[in-house]
Amino acid sequence: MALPSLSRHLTYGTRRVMSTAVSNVTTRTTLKDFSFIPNLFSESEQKILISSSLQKLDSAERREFRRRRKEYFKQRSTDDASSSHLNDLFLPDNFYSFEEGHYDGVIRNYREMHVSSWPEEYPEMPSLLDRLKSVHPDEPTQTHILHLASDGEILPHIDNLQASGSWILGVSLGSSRILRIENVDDPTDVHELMLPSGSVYLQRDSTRYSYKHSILKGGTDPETSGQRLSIMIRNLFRG
Ligand SMILES: O=C(O)CCC(=O)C(=O)O
Ligand SMILES: [Fe+2]
Repeated sequence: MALPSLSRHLTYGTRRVMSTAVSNVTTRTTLKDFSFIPNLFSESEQKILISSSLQKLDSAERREFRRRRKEYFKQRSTDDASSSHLNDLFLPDNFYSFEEGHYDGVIRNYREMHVSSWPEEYPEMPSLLDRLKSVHPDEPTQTHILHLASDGEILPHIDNLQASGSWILGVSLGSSRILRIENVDDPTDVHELMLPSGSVYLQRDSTRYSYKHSILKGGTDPETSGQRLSIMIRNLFRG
């Protein structure tokens, strides 16, 4: 697998506009306690992950939104995941009830939920998720899905220390976004990584506790301007 050998360490002084642009961000990083696999899932596998995550989120929404989506699919007459482009699995933003702000103000324009079971319509899900076990330590986990609107973003933060354990795994799906990781004690120690659909990252120990992470707003090009889903898996807090 050929990977660009660039590695960027940006300083605050040279910080660019905070949004995702494909051309100038690496897909590789030298960050310690951090792993990145740019293509763990094939396109057909990504479609299954997206469809089943959307179904999960959709089922928790108000009937009004479910009815609107049904009408849309009828008109489009194609809700067949296997024949559509990845991004066609997402409806336009106004068909989802995205929330504007998180209680702690970190996430903008998103839907999210905790997941303990997946829809039976996608029997492949358990084996796809099993693949993640080769990336993270073998420990009990909790899973959560997060759907960002086209203009959604996640501001710099450290995940709540008591809500989960020492590592955080993220599967990125849909539109590409930049993950930005910045050392809380050294503003020159900043890493930016493009997260394409089907990629997986793991932040653990020093990166989980001593760096803030954020997901930048999308750009204007087709690769980065759409909606993004992430499946987040964390180990449990052990006190
Ligand atoms: O979507 C992501 O990759 C990161 C999500 C995140 O930072 C969070 O849920 O705390
Ligand atoms: Fe986070």
